[in-house]
Amino acid sequence: MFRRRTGVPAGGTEVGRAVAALELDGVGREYRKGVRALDEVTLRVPAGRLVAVMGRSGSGKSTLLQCAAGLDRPTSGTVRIGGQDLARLDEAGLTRLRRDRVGFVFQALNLVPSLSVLENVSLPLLLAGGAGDAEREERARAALAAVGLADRGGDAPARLSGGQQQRVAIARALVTAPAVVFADEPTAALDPVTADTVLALLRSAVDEQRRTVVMVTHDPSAAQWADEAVFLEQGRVAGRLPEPDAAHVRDVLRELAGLPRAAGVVGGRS
Ligand SMILES: Nc1ncnc2c1ncn2[C@@H]1O[C@H](COP(=O)(O)OP(=O)(O)OP(=O)(O)O)[C@@H](O)[C@H]1O
Repeated sequence: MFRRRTGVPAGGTEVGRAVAALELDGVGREYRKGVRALDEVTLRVPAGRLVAVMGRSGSGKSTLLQCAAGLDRPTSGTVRIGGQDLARLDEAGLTRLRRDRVGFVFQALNLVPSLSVLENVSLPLLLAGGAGDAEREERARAALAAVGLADRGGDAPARLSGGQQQRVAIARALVTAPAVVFADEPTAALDPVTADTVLALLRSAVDEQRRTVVMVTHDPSAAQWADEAVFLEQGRVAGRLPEPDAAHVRDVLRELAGLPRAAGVVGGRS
């Protein structure tokens, strides 16, 4: 059972001029002339929110994540993280931004096998520089404790289960206190119970540390942990569902597949 969302209600921080954690404005990505993986995507994610990005295979979810995280450059439109326009950064600046202000949790775990669990978690702090050995270790230990793995710091990642490794990946993504954490199918390889523990960790990072998480998922149960589900279809935002529940999410996905329209989808465009 998923824990009740306690994040800011939809639109709750939209007032005034508060800088959004993530802002996409008319973002397009054309891989080949005339073939748009993303088409005029506009999305504003205030701090302290968990957003699920959903849609059929090929609808543009990964492309959106790559462009939003500064891993790929859009061919049109603007992406801002914490108010910083990514297009104004050169490659070195983008690398710094990804290192210092963005966290990643990917399905392919990307833990470094030759490093211990604790070393994996402290790696982003080492790369960022600035923190001494003792501070790095203290912060990495705190991040590991927050995901319930305080006693596994000395292990090699391979000695942990898939779910435990994903929790290490979450600790590593959060250790630098990033503006936005991008998660690409973070629970795809996990059983439902383990998936829930991983999603609960992302949820508590949002609720308790006011982190912002943008998560791509195919799974309606995973989307239940989000404050909002954003649906893509052919590279466009085809609908948005605040406080998504699994049954309603399934309805919207069916509708996008050409089956009868579900009620309650707001902000859609055809
Ligand atoms: N490097 C690339 N070169 C050319 N076309 C690409 C490239 N990457 C993605 N595409 C195309 O862009 C569109 C969107 O792809 P994307 O991977 O973003 O979809 P997705 O929603 O993440 O799909 P899935 O759920 O299957 O991972 C697809 O039509 C895909 O074929």
